Amino acid sequence: MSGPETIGVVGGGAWGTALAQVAASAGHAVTLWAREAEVVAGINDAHENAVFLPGVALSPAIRATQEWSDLADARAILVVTPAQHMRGALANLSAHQAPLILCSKGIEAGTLLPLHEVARQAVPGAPIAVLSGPTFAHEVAAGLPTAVTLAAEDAALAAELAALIAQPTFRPYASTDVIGAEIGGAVKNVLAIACGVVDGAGLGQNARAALIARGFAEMTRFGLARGARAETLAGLSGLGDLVLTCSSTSSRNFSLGRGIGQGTPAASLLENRLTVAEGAHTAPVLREAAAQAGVDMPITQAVCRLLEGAPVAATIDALLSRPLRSEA
Ligand SMILES: NC(=O)C1=CN([C@@H]2O[C@H](COP(=O)(O)OP(=O)(O)OC[C@H]3O[C@@H](n4cnc5c(N)ncnc54)[C@H](O)[C@@H]3O)[C@@H](O)[C@H]2O)C=CC1
Ligand SMILES: O=C(CO)COP(=O)(O)O
Repeated sequence: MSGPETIGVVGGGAWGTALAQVAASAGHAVTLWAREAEVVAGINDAHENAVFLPGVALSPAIRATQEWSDLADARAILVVTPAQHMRGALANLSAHQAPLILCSKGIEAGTLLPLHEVARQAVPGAPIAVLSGPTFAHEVAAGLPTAVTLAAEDAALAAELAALIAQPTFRPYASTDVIGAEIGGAVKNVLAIACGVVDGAGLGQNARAALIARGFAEMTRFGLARGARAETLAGLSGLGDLVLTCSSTSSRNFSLGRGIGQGTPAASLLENRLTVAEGAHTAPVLREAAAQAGVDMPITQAVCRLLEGAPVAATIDALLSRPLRSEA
């Protein structure tokens, strides 16, 4: 199972490109579907994705395409579109039966569905897995040590897919908690925006640590209400990714929050973005999903208000002046 196979990748952003590099390093031929013609040309002609992952020399085993039919013989397909575009992309693969490994982080707007349920509806014949964890694309592409959760309901499939893409510096840990792996990755992006705001507004490192801890409590309440396991939320795809994303300007979500905290209106930071800050899309969806599940998520609500243009100081004051409560 870990011998050479053709691996498909859908999405030629930074993360899809870095994962293509991982699969190529594992000895596989890789077919990467990208939306932008210049990304396809750059990968095939210069072995570089100068648009989304500049400066990384890509393996010649990665072939980019804009033809969906080129994914027909893939042994497994890594799906790495922005979350809100996953259903549209998967409509082009509706008859596929090869396993889909979902690597995006978010919750679908409108339906409030986690992405594995979106994929199940869009590609009914394909087994579904989720790959999530603390993974800045540029570090993975540089071959720096990284560990992820790889979850599928079928434990044997999770183990098989983990073996298919594993590298000494890219260690997937198999799990059967699909919803748990997804919720950590979706929620931490919203909390990373909040941590960026704290940093940008100069509120100090005590405040950031408090936000990470209370944010994790928020993630756990929501996750448990949606059927996640506590140990998954405390693992790589939950707490691990939360800590990474809440502590570095390498995070697009943290940087977005930092800009808001420094006083730049969210709307202007989000206008004409080339790269995706998923937390900005997830926040209002998460607020709605939490309300539906009867879960209190005050940090998520505050991030939503900031994204809607509320003043930073007043939003922080409102968060800090809530009635005192017990920690548990
Ligand atoms: N970059 C990273 O370090 C990591 C990203 N992810 C997740 O991977 C997913 C993809 O993110 P990145 O690869 O970083 O993207 P990116 O920010 O590098 O690139 C933007 C991507 O969005 C696509 N896109 C833009 N408009 C679109 C449209 N209208 N329809 C379909 N696609 C469109 C572009 O083709 C491109 O692939 C996100 O859910 C992100 O949270 C997960 C782990 C790490
Ligand atoms: O998901 C990520 C790291 O695990 C990437 O974080 P950002 O999308 O905030 O850059």
